[in-house]
Amino acid sequence: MAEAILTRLLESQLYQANTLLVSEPQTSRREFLAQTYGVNVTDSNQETLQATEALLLAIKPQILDKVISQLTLDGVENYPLVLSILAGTPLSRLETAFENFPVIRVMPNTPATVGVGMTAIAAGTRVKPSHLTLATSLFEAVGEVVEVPESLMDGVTGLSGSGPAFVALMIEALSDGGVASGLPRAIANKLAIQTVLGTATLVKDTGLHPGQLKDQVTSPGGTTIAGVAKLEEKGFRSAVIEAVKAAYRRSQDLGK
Ligand SMILES: NC(=O)C1=CN([C@@H]2O[C@H](COP(=O)(O)OP(=O)(O)OC[C@H]3O[C@@H](n4cnc5c(N)ncnc54)[C@H](OP(=O)(O)O)[C@@H]3O)[C@@H](O)[C@H]2O)C=CC1
Ligand SMILES: O=C(O)[C@@H]1CCC=N1
Repeated sequence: MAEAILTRLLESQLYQANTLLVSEPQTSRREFLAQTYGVNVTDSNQETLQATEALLLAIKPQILDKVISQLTLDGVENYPLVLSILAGTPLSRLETAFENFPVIRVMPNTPATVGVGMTAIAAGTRVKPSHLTLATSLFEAVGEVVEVPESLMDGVTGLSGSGPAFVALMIEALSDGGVASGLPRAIANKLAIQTVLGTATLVKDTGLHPGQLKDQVTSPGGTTIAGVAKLEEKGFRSAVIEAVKAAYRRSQDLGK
């Protein structure tokens, strides 16, 4: 996820590569990042505390305690904005760990890689308007940004954070259905991708309720209603709702 954000920040020219420092434990990955993007690299998380503007925390939530225990906050003079993309991890825990640092909890998603991400941000108690402006401009470089109260962040994680995986399954299943109906795989993939992309664009650009769009596609006694009836029989909508709720609950659990 951090690499996706990094590539877009560079492409959008929001930051020059030589002004960025990436902390990465693996030598081969460090070399790759330095050679590919021209960024500065280090194997010391401690060095990142010297950031002048912002510090993006993009480790797994499960190793947060270990990483924090290895940091020494004594002697830090400048307090850059900490942007945490860790699923589930509450602001209170981050603010305790990063004493005196302003902290914003962020939930981006992988479409950020191609500039069409959806990011939600929730401000901590030490955050000033200038920090929010910075976080917004940073994540607007990778897509759209919405500010929410922290209480909504686990729900955001279940929907837009994890959602790309659910939509990818939908695309794969659509393609499989096409292949089962006799289409060559390459054509089925192309049709499935463009149908999902086109439908999302149509809903977004027209402001149509998704149900209204569904009604427009379903001719009486036609093909679409036959498919919709099968989706209902198989519990499609219920399965998607339960998937988002399961991801939401998992995000809550990660925060405990
Ligand atoms: N994937 C997604 O769609 C999203 C992920 N997130 C959040 O982003 C975070 C990262 O997830 P994701 O990118 O999927 O996972 P990755 O495993 O790809 O990224 C974790 C990164 O942390 C590095 N790392 C491991 N140990 C340390 C350490 N001790 N110090 C510094 N860096 C370390 C890893 O390096 P190495 O590879 O060398 O081990 C790797 O680059 C998670 O908190 C997740 O909740 C948020 C939104 C969406
Ligand atoms: O699966 C995860 O835990 C991360 C958070 C949101 C998307 N991926």
